[in-house]
Amino acid sequence: MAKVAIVGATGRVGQYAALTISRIPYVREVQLYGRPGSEDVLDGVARDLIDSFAATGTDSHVSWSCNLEDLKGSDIIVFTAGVARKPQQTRIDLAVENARIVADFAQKIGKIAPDSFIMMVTNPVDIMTHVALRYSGKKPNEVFGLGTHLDSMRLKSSIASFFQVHVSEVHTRIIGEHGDSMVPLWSATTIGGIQISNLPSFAHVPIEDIMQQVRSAGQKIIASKGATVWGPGEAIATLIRTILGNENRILTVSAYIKAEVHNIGDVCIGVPARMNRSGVYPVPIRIEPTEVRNFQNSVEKIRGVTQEIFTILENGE
Ligand SMILES: NC(=O)c1ccc[n+]([C@@H]2O[C@H](COP(=O)([O-])OP(=O)(O)OC[C@H]3O[C@@H](n4cnc5c(N)ncnc54)[C@H](O)[C@@H]3O)[C@@H](O)[C@H]2O)c1
Ligand SMILES: O=C(O)C[C@H](O)C(=O)O
Repeated sequence: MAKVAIVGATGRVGQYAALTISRIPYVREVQLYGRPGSEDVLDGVARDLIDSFAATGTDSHVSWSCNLEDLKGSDIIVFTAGVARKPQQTRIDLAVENARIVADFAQKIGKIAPDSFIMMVTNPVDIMTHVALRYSGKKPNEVFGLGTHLDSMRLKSSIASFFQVHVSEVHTRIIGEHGDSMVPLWSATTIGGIQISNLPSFAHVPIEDIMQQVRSAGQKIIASKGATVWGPGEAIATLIRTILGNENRILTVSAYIKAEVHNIGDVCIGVPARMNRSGVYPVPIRIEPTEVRNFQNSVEKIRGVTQEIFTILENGE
């Protein structure tokens, strides 16, 4: 039975993640961490959460703290702290401000909870995953981010709706940046086990429209209701359940790759990874030439910004 801590637990994603995580059978304790000064809110979040347990039969223990030392003994630390984008901003616009927050916490978490996994949610998530990896001193298989798993979920729903099939019949993946340069893998998309391009109706799929919807999904939701919450909250729980349940599922997360995709690497970015109790392991893959080119572009974009951010952090600018 595991302890899962949430850093940023007073925020919108952090609060909903607390609910979804509390329902995972392998979770013994959900710990809500907030900055000093947020005690009242944390206490309220904990009480509200516990109120839901009688209805769902959940028996996780809920604790809260403003003392980072209390994260000691966590199996997974979910990081949702930082600024969120406004409708006109890109996720990359948040990089400098959030990198400072992530670097500071990661350094401390590396010492306080040396055996925990870090799951990054804060945007731009690929870059923040790399910042957490570097500043925590953890191993690459111990730090991962909610990258294109959420985009893959969105694409899956759109395909299921177009073909009027249950979502469980659709397998698909988006790799690359959790952002504009994301790359859909049509070569890895199946419906009812059939490769999608082998279905005659594939010719009528409005691929560009669908991808435009997926790319802009977060921004549209933020413009209308202020934040994306339930999609990310459920995705977070899926990834945590996969690790704690030692499920060996292959999910698309932001992880450090050396050369697993056509020898492209040295970056944290969305890739298919096997996930189990020992961590996150990117799966070596071969994809279509156009997909390789698009992935390479995405990697170069993320690697470039990551390097700029490391320089800013190192120079203390
Ligand atoms: N990867 C994804 O798919 C995904 C999905 C949704 C949201 N996000 C990202 O998650 C983050 C949180 O989103 P939200 O909507 O919950 O935002 P929010 O504003 O509701 O919550 C932010 C949280 O961060 C804390 N925080 C802010 N600045 C801090 C600091 N300097 N030190 C410590 N804590 C600090 C706040 O107290 C709060 O708990 C954003 O960066 C957002 O872009 C990522
Ligand atoms: O779009 C955002 O800024 C939030 C998140 O990354 C999302 O995709 O829902």
